[in-house]
Amino acid sequence: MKIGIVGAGMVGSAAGYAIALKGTASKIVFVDYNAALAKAQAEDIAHAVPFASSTVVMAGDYADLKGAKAVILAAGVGQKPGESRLQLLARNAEVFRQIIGKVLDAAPDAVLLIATNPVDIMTQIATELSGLPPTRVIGSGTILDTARFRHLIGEHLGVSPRSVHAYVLGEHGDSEVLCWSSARAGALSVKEFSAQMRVPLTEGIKAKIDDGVRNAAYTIINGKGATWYGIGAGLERLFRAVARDEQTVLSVSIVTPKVEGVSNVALSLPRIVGAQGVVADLFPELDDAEHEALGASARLLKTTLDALEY
Ligand SMILES: NC(=O)C1=CN([C@@H]2O[C@H](COP(=O)(O)OP(=O)(O)OC[C@H]3O[C@@H](n4cnc5c(N)ncnc54)[C@H](O)[C@@H]3O)[C@@H](O)[C@H]2O)C=CC1
Ligand SMILES: CC(=O)C(=O)O
Repeated sequence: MKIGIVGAGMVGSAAGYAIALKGTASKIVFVDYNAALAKAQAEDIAHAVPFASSTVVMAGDYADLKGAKAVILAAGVGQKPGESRLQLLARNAEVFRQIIGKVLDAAPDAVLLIATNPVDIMTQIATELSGLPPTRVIGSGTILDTARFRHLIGEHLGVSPRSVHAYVLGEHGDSEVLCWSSARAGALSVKEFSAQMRVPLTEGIKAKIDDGVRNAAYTIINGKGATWYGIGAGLERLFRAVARDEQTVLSVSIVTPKVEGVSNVALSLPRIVGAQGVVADLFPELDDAEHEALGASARLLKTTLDALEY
């Protein structure tokens, strides 16, 4: 199964590397307006393939996306130290105006997987520009924040992050909502797990984990200029759910008819993902503060999009 990746920078190449190592696609095609970069990334990743899989990795033009099952959109600018994701909006909206039509001309049946920030609003813009059903235009949303949340809970409780079932919802950004009320480790609530394992989970520790998740991107960008491994693996996970028609629950962003009283807004909820894209939305049980925070996140995203002329 073929995948296209438009934007062969750090995020696009990390996604391609993860897909090639796991052999999730039979072919990866990188497209970038910096054609030399796309070619170099394809060649470098192709040299990893003999150690891991049989994926064919190449660089090409938009026409080479023909037949792709999915196309990852990772083109555009990223945050500089101190910059928020929302501050990228006008520049990256212009990039999507340039590329969405070309992607669809070549691969009209592809599921679009959006990574470019601010990812929720870029997902909404991609949905509008493409005219595709919202279920086929999926933002990586809080897939990465959910992984960060599970990592930090698992690290604190001394359990594998894969045994932690917890979600971050809303914006992939400063207003995101960490859902503590439904967080579980194994089959236990994290509160019960911490009591049985005698590992305190105080409000102070929860606040520290919240800070670690919410501000991870800022910390990493200060240290190395950008983030790419986490989202690269997240995009592979999302593509795998599509490629294998898995019906897997992932926290991803699509334009959603109604969330906490806000209409037609793209943000993350747990959603079932399969070959055609998002199959169903799941509205988790939230406590009052989480409902309020999700509503505030939805309103922020909607207001920001409404203020953009594109
Ligand atoms: N969704 C998520 O969780 C995450 C999203 N990101 C976002 O992903 C995006 C990409 O980040 P990086 O890969 O670090 O940036 P980068 O600068 O390394 O790569 C971006 C690539 O896009 C290409 N590009 C720009 N305009 C283009 C156009 N009109 N047509 C074709 N190619 C074009 C550039 O040539 C460049 O190679 C940023 O918006 C960043 O904020 C980054 C990390 C996590
Ligand atoms: C940059 C970004 O969106 C992240 O690492 O969360």
